[in-house]
Amino acid sequence: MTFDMLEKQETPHYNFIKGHALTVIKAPFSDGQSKKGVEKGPDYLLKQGLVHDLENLGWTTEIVNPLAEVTGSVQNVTTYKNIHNIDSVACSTELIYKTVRDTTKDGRFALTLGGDHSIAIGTILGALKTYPDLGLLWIDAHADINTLDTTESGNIHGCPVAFAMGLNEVVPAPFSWLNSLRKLKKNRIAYIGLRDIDEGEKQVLKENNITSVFTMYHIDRYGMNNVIEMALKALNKDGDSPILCSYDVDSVDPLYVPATGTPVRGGLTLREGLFLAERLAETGNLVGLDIVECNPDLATNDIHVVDTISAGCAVARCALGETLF
Ligand SMILES: NC(=[NH2+])NCCC[C@H](N)C(=O)O
Ligand SMILES: [Mn+2]
Ligand SMILES: [Mn+2]
Repeated sequence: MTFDMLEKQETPHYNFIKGHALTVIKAPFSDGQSKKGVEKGPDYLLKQGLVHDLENLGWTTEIVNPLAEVTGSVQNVTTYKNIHNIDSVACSTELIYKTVRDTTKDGRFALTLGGDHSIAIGTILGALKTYPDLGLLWIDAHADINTLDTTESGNIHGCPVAFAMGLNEVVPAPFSWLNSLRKLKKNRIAYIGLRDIDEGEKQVLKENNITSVFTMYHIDRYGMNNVIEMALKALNKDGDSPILCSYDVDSVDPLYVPATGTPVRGGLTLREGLFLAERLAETGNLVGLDIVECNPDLATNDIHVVDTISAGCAVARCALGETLF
């Protein structure tokens, strides 16, 4: 290999974004699962200097917190089977939906910092409202496609994809805000990094003919680079539709990202996780990114906190145009 065989890494350009502007949407929310601390994610990521780093990459930034008024004030009274916190998840995801919708409608990049992964109900439907042909890239150890009838844990952070696709047979009243909205089509999602899929989820994936599911097996079999290309192709035959990436940090191996609520060993290396983000930036089609499930309270020591938070920040920087060279 000679030097002229290396492709030049261009500074990424964002085709759908006006004026290199982004909104950091804080989503300090933890009711989609049972472990406290994940609501601290946004402040930890910001304390690490994320905004400063993004401004150095040329972004004009603003920070909003759509949950500021409601955090802790919503009473959970609605019941459906084993599902936890229906009212507070419904209320917060509606607020996040509106913020992501308005941010993307303005031509700004939506960088949403969770919180647990239930917040993606809002980010997906918000981005989809602005971009009807949106493709969703779901980076995770988990498929998060349980319906309210298949979930064993009752935690809505395991259900956001089913909500966004309209797969729930019964939609509890607090979620009625999403009834009139366009849902994500079954062929507009690609998964990368999965290694812990519930039996019920396997059924849901099969029944709905969702086939762009790249597990750790596929990454080992074909290599990360090929898997990313296959996933992008699946979402984007002509390479010109907008992409939302919902990035659960538990996709990366707990060796690198230990402070997360549902760690699963045998995951992406940190470099694979960052390479994916770099490649997404290179497509020019990214319109939004969620970074979710950083939970500093689950670290057993300070190094675990730093490892986890700096991995989350690095994913965001790579997706937003940081190149090595
Ligand atoms: N966003 C996540 N970390 N999700 C983990 C989900 C785990 C399990 N499949 C459940 O539904 O409870
Ligand atoms: Mn996960
Ligand atoms: Mn997840």
